[in-house]
Amino acid sequence: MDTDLRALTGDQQWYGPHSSSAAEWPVDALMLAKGKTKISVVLPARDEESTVGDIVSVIRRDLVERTPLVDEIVVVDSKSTDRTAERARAAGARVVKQDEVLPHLPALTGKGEALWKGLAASGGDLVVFVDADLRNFAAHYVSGLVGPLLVNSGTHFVKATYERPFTGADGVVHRGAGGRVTELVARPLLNLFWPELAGFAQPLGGEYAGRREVLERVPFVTEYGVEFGLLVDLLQLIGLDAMAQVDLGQRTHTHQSMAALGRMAGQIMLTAWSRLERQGRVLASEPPAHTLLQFGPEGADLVNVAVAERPPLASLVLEEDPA
Ligand SMILES: O=c1ccn([C@@H]2O[C@H](COP(=O)(O)OP(=O)(O)O)[C@@H](O)[C@H]2O)c(=O)[nH]1
Ligand SMILES: O=C(O)[C@@H](COP(=O)(O)O)O[C@H]1O[C@H](CO)[C@@H](O)[C@H](O)[C@H]1O
Repeated sequence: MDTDLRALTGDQQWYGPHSSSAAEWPVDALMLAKGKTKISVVLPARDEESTVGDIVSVIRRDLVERTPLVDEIVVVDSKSTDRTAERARAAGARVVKQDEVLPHLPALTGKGEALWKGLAASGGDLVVFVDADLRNFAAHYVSGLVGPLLVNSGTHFVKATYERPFTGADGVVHRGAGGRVTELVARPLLNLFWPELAGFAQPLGGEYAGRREVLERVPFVTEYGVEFGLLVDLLQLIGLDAMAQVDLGQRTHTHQSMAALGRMAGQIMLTAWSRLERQGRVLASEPPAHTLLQFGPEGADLVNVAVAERPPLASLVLEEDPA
């Protein structure tokens, strides 16, 4: 089942996560391995009315009704201003509002907050995270990610890889040109400072799955630092051998502007810096700034790229129900 990267790169001294493809994890076989394991799919969604319904419908049709691999579909409504919640609910998801999960805690923001709240609001032994802006989602995204977790007891976290085209405003598709922050920021940072993670071909991809007992033992960086932070923290907690990647084919999604990706890059750099400090690998004479001066057609704009962090869910002493 597993293909080590070393086999793919000849005699080059290389190692990486156990790698396979979605086709190696057929749903019918997974049903035999599922047993009593409960599986939750969590979708963080901010203003995704145009895509969230189709994604939820495919999961429900193929992986709940046709073959009951998935036990719950949770959409985290991340302060949407459109009909995301309505569309998700109509398609069969349980919708939770980000700030209504663990409401006694001060609300934080961004994708990482949405994911942490989704983990808290869901109940599956395995949790699959899927972005809600995907335009080519198919059921094998979920079955491919849970396959290694259901079959290999030593695998605790599975990251998707895929070919990521970029679709320009003119509708022209540029193969392999997606993942701009991945290529310009995340991949260099990982190769420089965490080369054990260099084998993850799409470190920032939004589709991944893990065992709840593991996901509840790592912090979640807020905003767009969450994927980078999870990889680095999981490497430290469980080691590379417990991490895998599965090729899902191709991934197309809604692209953000370069200005938005600049802010994302700042958040990821601050996440990397925090981990270098936490791991005792840098000593800062002064902390990095959290602001970014961006220049656009309308002039200069000073933006905040600070990230915060939710603690491991398992560290919360949840208030007893008053009842
Ligand atoms: O504050 C946020 C920001 C993003 N998202 C969701 O996280 C996923 C990935 O975000 P986005 O598409 O903005 O990132 P990109 O894929 O462009 O890097 C999408 O489902 C978003 O709706 C969210 O739930 N809350
Ligand atoms: O990989 C990337 O560079 C960014 C942007 O992708 P595109 O250049 O718009 O294809 O997309 C990802 O990054 C975010 C931060 O980790 C994730 O939250 C998104 O799910 C992922 O799409």
